[in-house]
Amino acid sequence: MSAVKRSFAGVSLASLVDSMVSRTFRLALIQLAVGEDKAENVKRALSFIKKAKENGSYLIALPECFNSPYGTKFFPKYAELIPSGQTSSSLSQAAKEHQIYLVAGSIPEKDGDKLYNTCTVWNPSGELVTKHQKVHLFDIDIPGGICFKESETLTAGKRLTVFNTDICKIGIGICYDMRFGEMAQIYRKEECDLLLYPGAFNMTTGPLHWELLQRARAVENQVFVATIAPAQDKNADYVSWGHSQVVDPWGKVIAKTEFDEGIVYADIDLKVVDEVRQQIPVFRQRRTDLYDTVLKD
Ligand SMILES: NC(=O)CCC(=O)C(=O)O
Repeated sequence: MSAVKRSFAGVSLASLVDSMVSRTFRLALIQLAVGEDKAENVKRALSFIKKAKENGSYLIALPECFNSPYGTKFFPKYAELIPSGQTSSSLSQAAKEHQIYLVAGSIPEKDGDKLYNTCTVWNPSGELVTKHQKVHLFDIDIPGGICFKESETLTAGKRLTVFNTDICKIGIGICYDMRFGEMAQIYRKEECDLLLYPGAFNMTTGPLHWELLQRARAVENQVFVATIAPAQDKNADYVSWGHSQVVDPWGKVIAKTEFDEGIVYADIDLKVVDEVRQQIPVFRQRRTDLYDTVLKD
């Protein structure tokens, strides 16, 4: 079949549409050094947000548990109400002042008599767009490796979380959520272009699984995937694997760091999403007469 090309005054229709609807933006991932001083953690996050904005970022993301050390004994002490707590009000103000979308990693959230591991999302007006309460709690036991039970103090969320910016649709998961491919498939079905996973893998599972899972979710669902981790602190009870990074829909790592604090930038071009979906059309080739992945109420 021959391609139909139209042009106006020598400019192709495709490039006209491209220039009218911006499909590119800069994403910044803040790999933050998190300690036991909550106010200091938030202050550092705010100063990195300012820097990321100065460097042209449109969407800025923080790591899992950015205002508290990651550990079940810390969650009750650091937990706050959302959006009336102090951390929420600082995030709202930062999003408004810098005119950015802010995916604020996660904080321990107090909601009624329960605690959640919760990601808040803020728009350039400083409004809370949505929040994601981690739906898969990190409960694992690897003898000689790591034993961790988030369920000792946390409750699992009950909803998947998708939101729109002016440019793209984004699905949110927190860390262990990334292991559950069905969740990412639902996000693809909801027409997300980008999945964001604030996360803190560890020194046992991180080296083998962190990048592998991220690239798998990207290739399976033909989306950009970004993970945002706390910087590594070898003296902490829980040692983060770090390695915040961005993967494109081909499965290529387009930006990454290792263990230290800093900002990872990626210039996202959503044309890549359209291209790969057109060239390898697996989504419409699924045999939904044989199997399916469905969202339940
Ligand atoms: N914070 C987490 O959910 C950690 C998940 C993790 O390390 C894993 O291996 O999965």
